[in-house]
Amino acid sequence: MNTIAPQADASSALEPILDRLNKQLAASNGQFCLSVTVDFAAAHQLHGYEGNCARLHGHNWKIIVEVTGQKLDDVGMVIDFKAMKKAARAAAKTLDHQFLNQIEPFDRINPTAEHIAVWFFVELGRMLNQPNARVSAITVWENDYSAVTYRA
Ligand SMILES: Nc1nc2c(c(=O)[nH]1)N=C([C@H](O)[C@H](O)COP(=O)(O)OP(=O)(O)OP(=O)(O)O)CN2
Ligand SMILES: [Zn+2]
Repeated sequence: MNTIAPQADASSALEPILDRLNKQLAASNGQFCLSVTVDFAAAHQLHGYEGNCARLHGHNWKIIVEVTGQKLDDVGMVIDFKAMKKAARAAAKTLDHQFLNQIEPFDRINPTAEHIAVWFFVELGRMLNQPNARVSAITVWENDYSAVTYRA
């Protein structure tokens, strides 16, 4: 269950407000969904695809990472945005300015937006998942108009 803890230096006048908020949180059974965005530039080509995407071309991919949790820590966070950004940037760096078809596992599976989403989901799950916070969705924007979301 969520609880909002008072800061150590909080005035006692806050207590009834915190009490009311905590009752609302407990009743709602809601979840916090945090997101951070990273990007990378790379080249790819799609094998077996009939169309211009079969030819070598590039994108500026934008990756939105969502982490979901119910419980807050003593500071009032599910997980620090900084930790999410650090992990997402490290994963994106692996792909940045690469020819994706030469990078594992995209040397064996087409580097589609769908496969890239699953790749980030697995990589970031390894880095970020903890009992109270789990990577819940990855959205991959291939350009301003086309995106895919992989949701657990
Ligand atoms: N479901 C998917 N469809 C397509 C993917 C994909 O990863 N998943 N990828 C491509 C190509 O990578 C292509 O480069 C992007 O296609 P598109 O979004 O259509 O971009 P265009 O610039 O070619 O858009 P037009 O509006 O057709 O000019 C294709 N499909
Ligand atoms: Zn493409």
